[in-house]
Amino acid sequence: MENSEARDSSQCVRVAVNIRPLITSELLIGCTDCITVVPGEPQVQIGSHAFTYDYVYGSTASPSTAIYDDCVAPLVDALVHGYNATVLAYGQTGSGKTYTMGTNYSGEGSNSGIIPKVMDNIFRRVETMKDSTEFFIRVSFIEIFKEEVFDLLDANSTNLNKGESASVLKPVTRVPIQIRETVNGGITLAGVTEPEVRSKEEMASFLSRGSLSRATGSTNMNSQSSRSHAIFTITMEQKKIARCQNGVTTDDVGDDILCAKLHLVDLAGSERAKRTGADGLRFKEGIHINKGLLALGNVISALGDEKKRKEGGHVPYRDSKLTRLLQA
Ligand SMILES: Nc1ncnc2c1ncn2[C@@H]1O[C@H](COP(=O)(O)OP(=O)(O)OP(=O)(O)O)[C@@H](O)[C@H]1O
Repeated sequence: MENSEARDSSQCVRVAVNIRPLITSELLIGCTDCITVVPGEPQVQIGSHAFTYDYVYGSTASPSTAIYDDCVAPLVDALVHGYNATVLAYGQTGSGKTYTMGTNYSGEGSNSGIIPKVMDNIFRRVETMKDSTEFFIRVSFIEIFKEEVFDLLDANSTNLNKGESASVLKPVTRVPIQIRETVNGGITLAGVTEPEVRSKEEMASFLSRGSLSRATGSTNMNSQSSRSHAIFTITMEQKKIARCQNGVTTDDVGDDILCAKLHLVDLAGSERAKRTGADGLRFKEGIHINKGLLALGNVISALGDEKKRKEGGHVPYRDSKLTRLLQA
């Protein structure tokens, strides 16, 4: 979801589908692919229904490795030019959202997943521009769990025991943070940890630290299911540096600061409660997850409707914490 009006409006929302391969546990119980790709088209077929997207990856379509180059690299480019953008991974539990986003990054040289590639790209750009531009880059990593916002980089938050019930193990010391509106209508999170990062390694250390604190639990369809929406936000501020020759400033660069945000969102699974065997606490988590996803769907529909957008139609950002946060 690109928030910039300056870019081509037809590019405002783009949807890509990634079909993951069957994993060992599925092959062992005899699962087979139920989705086919229409050759040469960004179209998939499920039974008698055909669905067309902007891009289709995996299975017999383009390789998944192309997702970053086609869909995300242009947004990193936009970030450097001062445009806000959001990448959302949406799908049912076990469909590969966390894997594709690289949200569970553990360091150790792993470069797979969208977020590690974004980090790599950003710092390569910074390196090439550093003589003419001063950069100030910050990150935050939060999760929305049962309509409450938690700071995954808060040093006081205790790590959860992966694979167990997030609801039971959610540390009582975790205090939700509040969404505030600034005087100029922007959205901020009161007291969120937002460290400055100067290298890819530093940014990666915050990603892996935050991912350890994320609420996960087990469903019938994924033994380690993310039960929250996780948002890793990169804020980039930049200012041109005046060049000097023989003690004389040759450029009039002014005081302008360019500021933009890239939100990288790994959504909680969009599954139906019946299929995941969810009951009790897990079922209640599912209700909150689906409410947030419904609000997100409504916002995307409003943004994707060119006519409404041009007429300044209402975008229902306020219907959930997820959509309120992505408004900024
Ligand atoms: N492209 C892929 N290639 C190989 N394995 C994959 C791929 N995508 C996902 N997987 C595997 O599928 C399983 C489920 O993936 P993942 O945890 O990313 O799903 P998810 O959509 O984030 O689920 P949830 O919503 O429950 O958190 C994992 O074991 C993961 O390693």
